[in-house]
Amino acid sequence: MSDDHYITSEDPDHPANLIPSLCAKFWTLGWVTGTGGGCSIRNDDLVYIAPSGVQKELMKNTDIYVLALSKQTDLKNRVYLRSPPCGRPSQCTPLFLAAFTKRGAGCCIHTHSHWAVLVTLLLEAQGPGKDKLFEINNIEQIKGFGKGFQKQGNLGYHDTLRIPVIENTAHEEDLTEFLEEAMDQHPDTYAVLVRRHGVYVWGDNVHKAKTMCESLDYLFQLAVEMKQLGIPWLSDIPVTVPTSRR
Ligand SMILES: CSCCC(=O)C(=O)COP(=O)(O)O
Ligand SMILES: [Zn+2]
Repeated sequence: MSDDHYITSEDPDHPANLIPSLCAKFWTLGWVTGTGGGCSIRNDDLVYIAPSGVQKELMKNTDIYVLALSKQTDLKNRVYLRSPPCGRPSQCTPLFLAAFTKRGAGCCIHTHSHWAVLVTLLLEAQGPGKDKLFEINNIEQIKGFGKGFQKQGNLGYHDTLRIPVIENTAHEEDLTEFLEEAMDQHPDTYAVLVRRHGVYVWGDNVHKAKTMCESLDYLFQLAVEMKQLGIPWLSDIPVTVPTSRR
């Protein structure tokens, strides 16, 4: 029996349709250019994954891999329920799986956004000890982030958003242990920056992962432009709530 039923649906929100349509949008933002970056969606115990090294904006549902997720799923124990006739699954697969298994995420997005890369370079230029964490506060868009793993609600205007940074490795898969380490050290983070490479962002569902990825990219761009203007990312504006005028 053909395994195409895993990826065949008229529903545009079916993961096998959504991954190609999202990646086509992400390509217009420069997030998945030149085959880099991508996106994976989990639906219960099924994980939908793009192929490796393909133009992500041109993918079709028939290109999508489907992986069965279980407690045993790791690098060596992956059971593919559907594989396209040629190629191999994304090199980002173990990193996507880390977001699904360690954080129960429903979607993980990996971008090669210029703004993400530039932020890691600006942090690197600050020297050792100051290069492992991106921190920003007192910017409205911070409200676009959840408070953290298994916590209700979003960050507030005066909260500080912190995104850990890991060093790049020769092979994408080799990033996995460092991504997992960053998740352990920063249990509430929804994203990890990869120096000179990009960013991984996850969320409970596609909507949350996509909007947090958009908010982050906005903040990364803003941060780069603030730096150019000599404005610090962290400010100590006092927490005063103006009384409403009636
Ligand atoms: C020019 S892309 C290099 C590989 C990479 O960083 C990436 O995100 C894409 O991996 P994939 O295997 O999904 O093509
Ligand atoms: Zn990458």
